[in-house]
Amino acid sequence: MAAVLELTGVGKAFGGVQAVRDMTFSLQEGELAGLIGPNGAGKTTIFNLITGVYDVSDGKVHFKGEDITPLKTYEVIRKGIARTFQNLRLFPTSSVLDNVMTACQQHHPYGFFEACTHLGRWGSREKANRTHSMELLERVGLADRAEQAAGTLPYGLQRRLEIARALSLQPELLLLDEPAAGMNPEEVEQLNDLILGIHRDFKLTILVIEHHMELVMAICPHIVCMNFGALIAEGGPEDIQSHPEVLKAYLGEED
Ligand SMILES: Nc1ncnc2c1ncn2[C@@H]1O[C@H](COP(=O)(O)OP(=O)(O)OP(=O)(O)O)[C@@H](O)[C@H]1O
Repeated sequence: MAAVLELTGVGKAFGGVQAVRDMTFSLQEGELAGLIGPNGAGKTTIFNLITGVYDVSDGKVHFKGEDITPLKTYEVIRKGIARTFQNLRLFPTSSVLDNVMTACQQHHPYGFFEACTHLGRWGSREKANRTHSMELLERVGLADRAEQAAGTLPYGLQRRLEIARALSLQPELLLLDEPAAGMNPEEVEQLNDLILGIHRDFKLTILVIEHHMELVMAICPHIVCMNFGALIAEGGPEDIQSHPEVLKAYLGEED
């Protein structure tokens, strides 16, 4: 199997704060992996480094064998990497459908003239975008909410909408940043099923940051654990749950 994502010695300093240091790990094609660690461990920074939101201070990021370290965010998206955000980034007053269609349009743009005049590629692309967006809403269980303003959806459904938006970019690698944040146990269980279903149906590689350990342990055969910016353990759920460094990171120093 080929490595889809490969981080080699990746580091990031913000002034005097070394947020990430010497992170090396890789994901094979089709993996569903978890990235865990206590608050402030550097998990979201890893996503921001992969997606070009932050410049990498040290090391390299490769995607499907290509060095994407210097790429800007829009270039990384075009390569086939999409993400969701810990703090939702929806357009709250736009409809659920428009939120997905806007992301689709960014990926398959038509010119300004075509958009103003509704000529050229506009009509066919708009129709295809609408159909594709509705299919994605169906897939995440939001088709019946398509016309509702995104900001009026319950929190758990807004997180599902973010996933639909990321999928509309037709990624090969999907990065999910705390998709279960703010969800109740029943919603977390439904999210488990959704992530597993998406992983299977879209043949994606997925890396998920999550504080809900039961979610990560239930769905991720490969888990990367970090603390204070560095990798402290990597392996399957059983290895991670019993790893002394992981226990120390989560439970503190007491014996
Ligand atoms: N833009 C920034 N400027 C300065 N420091 C930053 C910046 N982004 C992150 N940091 C610092 O980097 C460290 C890692 O933060 P990060 O958000 O990546 O952690 P995290 O593991 O995602 O935490 P959480 O689980 O609480 O979301 C923290 O000390 C944070 O304060």
